[in-house]
Amino acid sequence: MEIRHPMHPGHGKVLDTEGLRREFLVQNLFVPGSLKMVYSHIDRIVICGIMPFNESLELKTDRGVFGVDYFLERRELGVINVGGPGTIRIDGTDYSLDCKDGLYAGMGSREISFSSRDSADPAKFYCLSGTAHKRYDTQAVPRGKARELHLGSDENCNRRVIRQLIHPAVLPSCQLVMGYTELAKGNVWNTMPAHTHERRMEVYFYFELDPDQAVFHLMGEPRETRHILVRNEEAVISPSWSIHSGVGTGNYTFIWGMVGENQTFDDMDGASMDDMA
Ligand SMILES: O=C[C@H](O)[C@@H](O)CC(=O)C(=O)O
Ligand SMILES: [Zn+2]
Repeated sequence: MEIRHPMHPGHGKVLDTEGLRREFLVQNLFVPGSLKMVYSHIDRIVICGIMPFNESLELKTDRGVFGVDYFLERRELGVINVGGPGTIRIDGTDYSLDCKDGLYAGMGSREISFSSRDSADPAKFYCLSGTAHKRYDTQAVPRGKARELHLGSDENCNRRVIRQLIHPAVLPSCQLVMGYTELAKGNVWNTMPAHTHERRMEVYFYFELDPDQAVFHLMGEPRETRHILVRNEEAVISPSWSIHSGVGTGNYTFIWGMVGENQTFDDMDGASMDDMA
């Protein structure tokens, strides 16, 4: 498991390309037959990429790091499948997830394993986990159950649909709010006008991006913007002081997920063009 540390915004200003990528970019999440885990000390979020191949993969804890007997002893988990059809077995119950279906697993779930239905088209489970204080019911969140928001316009190249899968309007969770944003064909901008939210951190995971294309993900304090060039199936960690926005050289989809003080999706601190530099 890889561990990432928080950063003061003053330090963020002086990093070069390599430094920004080392601290904030998460690559190689999906390796056939592997479970990859990145533990960020920003709000203790865990980012996980699970790509089962011929055998199922179990989500285990690392006792030396987390100090508990099983991974969800004091945590909750959100999953969105970005690959072929797959199954998640939680304490003996199977949940089937097609591409872009989700699942919420509550605190106290003990045995969690992931498998692909067909190794010729393996599942890719993208997961976020935050700390939890209470058990809420484990449930599948098929794509159709998500709450939809329509934002942007073709004129501004940012017409997109936000699908909230783990959100208080859909199901209860302790901290985690998670879903994905699909850009309409020919649209390339996400989350512009940009925002921060002092009270929550956020992680973006880009997918459905052609391998020949890239997203210039924008980060930094609103008056100190930087970019990270992101390829398909890579994630960027966003501290609460950082904007998180991007423009692609082609169409893409991205999973966003937040943890922090509250679950009020709309209470962003907007950064207008006049606020940015
Ligand atoms: O705080 C909310 C998050 O940044 C995203 O949900 C925004 C987003 O998906 C978008 O504007 O496309
Ligand atoms: Zn945000």
